[in-house]
Amino acid sequence: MFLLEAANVNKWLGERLLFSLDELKVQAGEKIGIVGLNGAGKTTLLRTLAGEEPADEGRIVRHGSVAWIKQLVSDSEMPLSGGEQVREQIKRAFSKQASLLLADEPTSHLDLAGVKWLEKELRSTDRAVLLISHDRALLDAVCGKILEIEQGVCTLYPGNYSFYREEKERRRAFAQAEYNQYVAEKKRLQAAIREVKERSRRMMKPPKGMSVSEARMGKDYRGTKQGKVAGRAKALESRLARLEEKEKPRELPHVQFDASHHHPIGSKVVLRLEQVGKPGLFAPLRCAIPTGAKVGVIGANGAGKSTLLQLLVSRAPGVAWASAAKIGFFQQQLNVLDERKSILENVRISSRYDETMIRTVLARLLFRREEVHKPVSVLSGGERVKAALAKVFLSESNVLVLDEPTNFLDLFAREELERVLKSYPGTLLFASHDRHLLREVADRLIIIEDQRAVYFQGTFAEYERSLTRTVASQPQQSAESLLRVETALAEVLGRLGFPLPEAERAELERRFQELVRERDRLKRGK
Ligand SMILES: Nc1ncnc2c1ncn2[C@@H]1O[C@H](COP(=O)(O)OP(=O)(O)OP(=O)(O)O)[C@@H](O)[C@H]1O
Repeated sequence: MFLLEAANVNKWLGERLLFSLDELKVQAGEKIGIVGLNGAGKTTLLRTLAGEEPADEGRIVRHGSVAWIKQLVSDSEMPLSGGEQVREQIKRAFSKQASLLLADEPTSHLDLAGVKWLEKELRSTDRAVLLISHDRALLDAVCGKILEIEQGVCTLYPGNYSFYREEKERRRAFAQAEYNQYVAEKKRLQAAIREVKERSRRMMKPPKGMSVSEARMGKDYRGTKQGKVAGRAKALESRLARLEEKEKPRELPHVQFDASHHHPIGSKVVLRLEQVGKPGLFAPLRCAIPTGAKVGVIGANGAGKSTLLQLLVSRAPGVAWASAAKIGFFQQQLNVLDERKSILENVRISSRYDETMIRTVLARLLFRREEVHKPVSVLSGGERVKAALAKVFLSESNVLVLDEPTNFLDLFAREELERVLKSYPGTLLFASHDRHLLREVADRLIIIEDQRAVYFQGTFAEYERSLTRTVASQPQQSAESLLRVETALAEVLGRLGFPLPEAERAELERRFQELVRERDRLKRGK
């Protein structure tokens, strides 16, 4: 028996068909990933399947109970970090006696160890799982099927995420080839028709130098010949009319962030910390951060990353910013946004740019025309993040302080944000668990670990290398070190599964070999 059966389900948002699902049957123990761009309708689909929202058309039958891990907007009033709150939610969901587990981006806020733990739980549970995620490695490890929502259409792919990507690319290439062939054939027929018609027209003209009587005599002959040519033109025209029309495969709209509006700071050092710490979390830190630095703040869930950023932004004792520094702060709680106000109003309040400029920036984030008037309260998780980032980027800041900015963003939006932050001309401090972002953007790190905050003047890759070296030099390796290397190994492997530029692939393969050697050494206890 199926735990869930859905047939011909349609959901509308006013004029917009949010999604159309022909059929979905979920068997006991089955794990299905749900993917799509921010705002595609994934959460709404899950809520509709769970019976929390009505479908406009179609049939949904559920057998058995449902447990949820919902998208978390972290609560600053709680004494727990975002990641700790997510862990609590996951534990609660698993403790329920439910045959179907619905999880909506459960890895947001989690550190690597947390993601690994969740992956293990999801793989080993005998419950059926519907999992919305932008985490490719997790989808690959957990799901046997992928349900994609794209431009309102739900398509089920019978394989894991890698299968889905390959199959999708194959279908896209096929559709593109079909379309190219259609365009070429259409052009060929049109050119042939033009040529035949031209020939027919020329035929009726008597050749130059022919007398009127000669021309008259030849008219019958030419007329017959011209009739044949006209017939040929007609045949070509009817072939053109019968040519099966192929639609141009649609390019997916991608977001574009814009963080270039800012006033430079003259001084060499933008931020000095004189013994800034938090009792119970991390010991005082002393450092000077140069203007233009891109500082990644890393550490496990609950280590104190958000707390450190709060201390900096609130100019706590010991924190000295350059006088020209203007800080734009993006927080996990997204409390820069007023829920009741529209996206446009929210951005306009803190920006000195005019409405046209703001609308242009919002349109690049795919909030087009009337959409800018949507109240924040109806936005999807990823859309909220985009709106909050737009607000911060369009304020008059020259220092960005971002707390986990890639949470809830789809893969394309993540890559785009990465590109923009990399080329951001101002100073950037950002807390993140996103290793790709850290590798690409950070040129310095603040590492919070073992109740200490350490300023590391190197890139994330250099930090990772230093870690493996330290690990290798210790004779007695802890289980934690082994876990760290194994996690790094899994992550490298995951990335190697995707198409990569050659240089990056070579670097990853080198790193993979290095990590394998480390792991083996650790296992041997040498
Ligand atoms: N009352 C409403 N009025 C207008 N639009 C709405 C309303 N409620 C939801 N939406 C829109 O429906 C779309 C789908 O939202 P949903 O939360 O299902 O997206 P999602 O695919 O889960 O996105 P994300 O990946 O960002 O979490 C979004 O564009 C959202 O703004």
